[in-house]
Amino acid sequence: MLSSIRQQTGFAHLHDLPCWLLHCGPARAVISSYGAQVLSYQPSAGDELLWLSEQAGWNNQAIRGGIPICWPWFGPAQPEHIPEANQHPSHGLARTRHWQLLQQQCTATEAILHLHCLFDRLPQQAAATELQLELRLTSQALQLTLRCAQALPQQAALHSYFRIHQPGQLKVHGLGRPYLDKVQQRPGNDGLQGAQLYGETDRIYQQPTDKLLLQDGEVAVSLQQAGHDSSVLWNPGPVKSKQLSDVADDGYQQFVCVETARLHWQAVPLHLVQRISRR
Ligand SMILES: O=P(O)(O)OC[C@H]1O[C@@H](O)[C@H](O)[C@@H](O)[C@@H]1O
Repeated sequence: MLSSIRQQTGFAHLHDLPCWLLHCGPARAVISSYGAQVLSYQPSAGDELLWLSEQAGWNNQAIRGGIPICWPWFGPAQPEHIPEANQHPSHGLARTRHWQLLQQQCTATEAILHLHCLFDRLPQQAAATELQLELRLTSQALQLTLRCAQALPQQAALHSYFRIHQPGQLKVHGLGRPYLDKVQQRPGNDGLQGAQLYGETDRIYQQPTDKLLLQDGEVAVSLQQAGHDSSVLWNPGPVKSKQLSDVADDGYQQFVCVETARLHWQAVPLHLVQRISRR
Protein backbone atom coordinates (compact mmCIF):
# COMPACT_ATOMS: atom_id res chain seq x y z
CA MET A 1 0.00 0.00 0.00
CA LEU A 2 1.11 3.55 -0.61
CA SER A 3 0.55 6.67 1.44
CA SER A 4 1.18 10.30 0.55
CA ILE A 5 0.69 13.85 1.80
CA ARG A 6 0.68 16.90 -0.41
CA GLN A 7 -0.32 20.51 -0.11
CA GLN A 8 -3.12 21.90 -2.25
CA THR A 9 -4.85 25.24 -2.58
CA GLY A 10 -8.61 25.18 -2.31
CA PHE A 11 -11.16 22.48 -1.59
CA ALA A 12 -14.73 22.25 -2.91
CA HIS A 13 -16.01 25.85 -3.29
CA LEU A 14 -13.45 27.17 -0.77
CA HIS A 15 -10.97 28.51 -3.31
CA ASP A 16 -7.66 29.82 -1.93
CA LEU A 17 -8.00 27.76 1.25
CA PRO A 18 -4.60 26.19 2.02
CA CYS A 19 -5.08 22.46 2.62
CA TRP A 20 -3.26 19.16 2.88
CA LEU A 21 -4.42 16.10 1.00
CA LEU A 22 -3.64 12.73 2.61
CA HIS A 23 -3.89 9.37 0.87
CA CYS A 24 -3.46 5.89 2.25
CA GLY A 25 -4.44 2.98 0.01
CA PRO A 26 -8.07 3.65 -0.98
CA ALA A 27 -8.59 6.24 1.79
CA ARG A 28 -8.36 10.01 1.39
CA ALA A 29 -8.65 12.95 3.80
CA VAL A 30 -8.45 16.71 3.32
CA ILE A 31 -7.51 19.09 6.14
CA SER A 32 -7.41 22.87 6.06
CA SER A 33 -4.61 24.87 7.71
CA TYR A 34 -7.34 27.32 8.74
CA GLY A 35 -8.65 25.82 11.97
CA ALA A 36 -6.77 22.54 11.38
CA GLN A 37 -10.18 21.43 10.24
CA VAL A 38 -10.71 18.11 8.50
CA LEU A 39 -13.02 18.86 5.56
CA SER A 40 -13.36 15.46 3.94
CA TYR A 41 -12.80 11.82 4.80
CA GLN A 42 -13.44 9.08 2.26
CA PRO A 43 -12.40 5.57 3.35
CA SER A 44 -12.82 4.62 -0.30
CA ALA A 45 -13.34 6.67 -3.46
CA GLY A 46 -16.65 8.54 -3.36
CA ASP A 47 -17.69 7.26 0.10
CA GLU A 48 -17.72 10.62 1.89
CA LEU A 49 -18.42 10.34 5.65
CA LEU A 50 -18.29 14.05 6.51
CA TRP A 51 -20.61 16.92 5.61
CA LEU A 52 -19.39 20.31 4.44
CA SER A 53 -21.92 23.08 3.88
CA GLU A 54 -22.09 24.41 0.33
CA GLN A 55 -22.48 27.81 1.97
CA ALA A 56 -19.46 27.51 4.28
CA GLY A 57 -17.02 30.44 4.24
CA TRP A 58 -13.71 31.05 5.96
CA ASN A 59 -13.30 34.83 6.14
CA ASN A 60 -12.97 35.41 9.87
CA GLN A 61 -15.60 32.76 10.46
CA ALA A 62 -15.54 29.11 11.35
CA ILE A 63 -15.96 26.72 8.42
CA ARG A 64 -19.37 25.02 8.70
CA GLY A 65 -18.76 21.32 8.34
CA GLY A 66 -16.02 18.71 8.53
CA ILE A 67 -14.43 18.47 11.99
CA PRO A 68 -14.04 21.88 13.67
CA ILE A 69 -11.86 22.07 16.77
CA CYS A 70 -13.51 23.78 19.74
CA TRP A 71 -10.92 25.03 22.26
CA PRO A 72 -10.23 26.38 24.91
CA TRP A 73 -13.94 26.65 25.62
CA PHE A 74 -17.07 24.97 24.28
CA GLY A 75 -20.17 26.97 23.32
CA PRO A 76 -20.40 30.59 24.47
CA ALA A 77 -17.51 31.71 26.72
CA GLN A 78 -18.70 31.61 30.34
CA PRO A 79 -17.90 34.65 32.53
CA GLU A 80 -17.06 32.46 35.53
CA HIS A 81 -14.16 30.96 33.54
CA ILE A 82 -13.30 33.49 30.81
CA PRO A 83 -12.67 37.18 31.55
CA GLU A 84 -14.73 39.51 29.33
CA ALA A 85 -16.60 36.46 28.07
CA ASN A 86 -19.06 38.38 25.92
CA GLN A 87 -16.23 39.64 23.70
CA HIS A 88 -15.17 36.15 22.66
CA PRO A 89 -16.59 33.89 19.95
CA SER A 90 -18.54 30.70 20.51
CA HIS A 91 -16.52 27.46 20.66
CA GLY A 92 -13.19 29.17 21.34
CA LEU A 93 -10.32 30.43 19.24
CA ALA A 94 -8.77 27.41 17.51
CA ARG A 95 -11.21 27.08 14.62
CA THR A 96 -10.46 30.54 13.20
CA ARG A 97 -6.67 30.47 13.43
CA HIS A 98 -4.11 29.37 10.86
CA TRP A 99 -2.18 26.34 12.04
CA GLN A 100 1.36 25.37 11.06
CA LEU A 101 2.98 22.11 10.05
CA LEU A 102 5.13 20.47 12.74
CA GLN A 103 5.88 17.19 11.03
CA GLN A 104 4.64 14.78 8.42
CA GLN A 105 5.35 11.12 7.84
CA CYS A 106 4.29 8.60 5.21
CA THR A 107 4.82 4.89 5.76
CA ALA A 108 3.54 1.80 4.00
CA THR A 109 0.49 1.73 6.28
CA GLU A 110 -0.29 5.30 7.32
CA ALA A 111 -0.07 9.00 6.53
CA ILE A 112 0.53 11.17 9.60
CA LEU A 113 0.23 14.93 9.70
CA HIS A 114 1.16 16.86 12.81
CA LEU A 115 0.00 20.49 13.10
CA HIS A 116 0.24 23.05 15.86
CA CYS A 117 -0.93 26.52 16.77
CA LEU A 118 0.54 28.95 19.31
CA PHE A 119 -1.76 31.18 21.30
CA ASP A 120 0.23 34.08 22.72
CA ARG A 121 -2.23 35.20 25.30
CA LEU A 122 -5.42 33.33 26.02
CA PRO A 123 -8.07 35.21 27.99
CA GLN A 124 -7.59 32.80 30.92
CA GLN A 125 -3.80 32.35 30.59
CA ALA A 126 -1.02 34.92 30.25
CA ALA A 127 1.71 32.51 29.08
CA ALA A 128 1.89 31.32 25.47
CA THR A 129 0.04 28.05 24.95
CA GLU A 130 0.55 25.42 22.29
CA LEU A 131 -2.24 23.25 20.88
CA GLN A 132 -1.34 20.28 18.69
CA LEU A 133 -3.38 18.10 16.36
CA GLU A 134 -2.16 14.79 15.00
CA LEU A 135 -4.06 13.35 12.05
CA ARG A 136 -3.46 9.70 11.26
CA LEU A 137 -4.94 8.16 8.12
CA THR A 138 -4.80 4.42 7.52
CA SER A 139 -6.67 2.35 4.96
CA GLN A 140 -9.19 1.55 7.72
CA ALA A 141 -9.68 4.72 9.75
CA LEU A 142 -9.01 8.40 10.37
CA GLN A 143 -7.79 9.27 13.85
CA LEU A 144 -7.52 12.76 15.35
CA THR A 145 -5.59 13.46 18.54
CA LEU A 146 -5.84 16.92 20.07
CA ARG A 147 -3.24 17.73 22.72
CA CYS A 148 -2.35 20.58 25.01
CA ALA A 149 0.51 19.69 27.34
CA GLN A 150 -0.11 22.65 29.62
CA ALA A 151 -2.23 22.18 32.71
CA LEU A 152 -4.55 25.11 32.08
CA PRO A 153 -8.29 25.11 32.67
CA GLN A 154 -9.69 24.19 29.27
CA GLN A 155 -12.61 22.65 27.44
CA ALA A 156 -12.36 21.04 24.01
CA ALA A 157 -14.43 19.23 21.42
CA LEU A 158 -13.89 17.47 18.10
CA HIS A 159 -17.15 18.71 16.59
CA SER A 160 -17.66 16.23 13.73
CA TYR A 161 -20.35 16.86 11.11
CA PHE A 162 -21.41 13.50 9.66
CA ARG A 163 -23.22 13.30 6.34
CA ILE A 164 -26.56 11.53 6.75
CA HIS A 165 -28.91 10.06 4.19
CA GLN A 166 -32.01 9.11 6.18
CA PRO A 167 -32.32 11.57 9.10
CA GLY A 168 -35.66 10.13 10.23
CA GLN A 169 -34.10 6.70 10.65
CA LEU A 170 -30.76 7.73 12.13
CA LYS A 171 -29.85 6.12 15.44
CA VAL A 172 -26.73 6.86 17.43
CA HIS A 173 -25.80 4.00 19.76
CA GLY A 174 -23.41 4.14 22.72
CA LEU A 175 -24.17 7.64 23.96
CA GLY A 176 -25.46 6.32 27.29
CA ARG A 177 -28.73 7.33 28.86
CA PRO A 178 -28.56 10.60 30.81
CA TYR A 179 -28.19 13.84 28.93
CA LEU A 180 -28.65 17.54 29.38
CA ASP A 181 -31.16 18.82 26.84
CA LYS A 182 -29.93 22.29 25.87
CA VAL A 183 -33.07 23.04 23.85
CA GLN A 184 -35.49 22.26 26.69
CA GLN A 185 -32.97 23.29 29.39
CA ARG A 186 -33.61 20.16 31.42
CA PRO A 187 -32.15 16.69 31.98
CA GLY A 188 -33.29 13.84 29.73
CA ASN A 189 -32.90 10.08 29.55
CA ASP A 190 -32.77 7.98 26.40
CA GLY A 191 -33.61 4.60 27.88
CA LEU A 192 -32.13 1.67 26.03
CA GLN A 193 -32.83 2.91 22.52
CA GLY A 194 -30.20 4.60 20.40
CA ALA A 195 -30.51 8.39 20.31
CA GLN A 196 -32.67 9.83 17.52
CA LEU A 197 -33.22 13.29 16.10
CA TYR A 198 -36.51 15.04 16.83
CA GLY A 199 -36.56 18.56 15.45
CA GLU A 200 -33.85 20.77 16.94
CA THR A 201 -31.62 18.46 18.96
CA ASP A 202 -28.85 19.78 21.21
CA ARG A 203 -27.82 17.34 23.92
CA ILE A 204 -24.82 16.77 26.13
CA TYR A 205 -24.52 13.09 27.05
CA GLN A 206 -22.71 12.82 30.36
CA GLN A 207 -21.90 9.10 30.43
CA PRO A 208 -21.01 8.15 26.85
CA THR A 209 -19.21 4.92 26.07
CA ASP A 210 -15.90 4.84 24.18
CA LYS A 211 -17.51 3.29 21.09
CA LEU A 212 -20.38 5.01 19.31
CA LEU A 213 -22.19 3.78 16.23
CA LEU A 214 -24.11 6.00 13.82
CA GLN A 215 -26.62 3.77 12.08
CA ASP A 216 -28.07 5.55 9.05
CA GLY A 217 -30.45 3.11 7.38
CA GLU A 218 -28.30 0.35 5.92
CA VAL A 219 -24.98 2.16 6.38
CA ALA A 220 -23.05 2.81 9.58
CA VAL A 221 -20.08 4.77 10.88
CA SER A 222 -18.07 3.80 13.93
CA LEU A 223 -16.68 6.50 16.25
CA GLN A 224 -14.20 5.56 18.96
CA GLN A 225 -13.19 8.17 21.50
CA ALA A 226 -10.85 8.71 24.44
CA GLY A 227 -9.90 11.50 26.85
CA HIS A 228 -13.49 12.82 26.84
CA ASP A 229 -16.07 13.24 29.59
CA SER A 230 -19.07 13.94 27.35
CA SER A 231 -20.45 13.50 23.86
CA VAL A 232 -22.61 16.09 22.15
CA LEU A 233 -25.41 15.38 19.68
CA TRP A 234 -26.49 18.38 17.63
CA ASN A 235 -28.82 19.02 14.72
CA PRO A 236 -30.33 22.48 14.16
CA GLY A 237 -33.72 21.22 12.92
CA PRO A 238 -35.82 23.14 10.35
CA VAL A 239 -36.28 26.47 12.17
CA LYS A 240 -32.66 27.01 13.22
CA SER A 241 -31.35 25.80 9.84
CA LYS A 242 -33.12 28.77 8.25
CA GLN A 243 -31.51 31.12 10.78
CA LEU A 244 -27.97 29.91 10.10
CA SER A 245 -26.56 31.94 7.20
CA ASP A 246 -24.05 29.25 6.24
CA VAL A 247 -26.53 26.33 6.21
CA ALA A 248 -29.15 25.69 3.49
CA ASP A 249 -32.78 25.77 4.65
CA ASP A 250 -32.96 21.98 4.39
CA GLY A 251 -29.40 21.53 5.71
CA TYR A 252 -30.65 19.88 8.91
CA GLN A 253 -31.61 16.86 6.78
CA GLN A 254 -28.04 16.44 5.53
CA PHE A 255 -25.95 16.15 8.70
CA VAL A 256 -25.72 15.29 12.35
CA CYS A 257 -22.96 16.42 14.70
CA VAL A 258 -21.64 13.78 17.07
CA GLU A 259 -18.89 15.37 19.12
CA THR A 260 -16.16 14.05 21.40
CA ALA A 261 -15.91 16.58 24.21
CA ARG A 262 -14.10 17.38 27.43
CA LEU A 263 -16.33 19.86 29.19
CA HIS A 264 -15.18 19.81 32.84
CA TRP A 265 -13.00 22.79 33.61
CA GLN A 266 -9.98 20.99 34.98
CA ALA A 267 -6.49 22.44 35.05
CA VAL A 268 -4.95 19.31 33.53
CA PRO A 269 -3.36 18.67 30.13
CA LEU A 270 -5.64 17.77 27.24
CA HIS A 271 -5.47 14.52 25.26
CA LEU A 272 -8.64 14.04 23.23
CA VAL A 273 -8.94 11.29 20.61
CA GLN A 274 -11.55 10.53 17.97
CA ARG A 275 -11.25 7.66 15.50
CA ILE A 276 -13.73 7.34 12.65
CA SER A 277 -14.22 4.40 10.34
CA ARG A 278 -16.85 2.89 8.06
CA ARG A 279 -18.66 -0.07 9.64
O1 LIG B 1 -22.82 27.72 15.23
P1 LIG B 1 -21.67 27.13 16.03
O2 LIG B 1 -20.98 28.13 16.93
O3 LIG B 1 -20.71 26.39 15.16
O4 LIG B 1 -22.32 26.06 17.01
C1 LIG B 1 -23.13 25.06 16.51
C2 LIG B 1 -23.67 24.17 17.64
O5 LIG B 1 -22.58 23.44 18.17
C3 LIG B 1 -22.97 22.46 19.14
O6 LIG B 1 -21.83 21.81 19.59
C4 LIG B 1 -23.65 23.13 20.30
O7 LIG B 1 -24.08 22.15 21.24
C5 LIG B 1 -24.84 23.96 19.81
O8 LIG B 1 -25.44 24.64 20.92
C6 LIG B 1 -24.39 24.95 18.75
O9 LIG B 1 -25.51 25.63 18.24
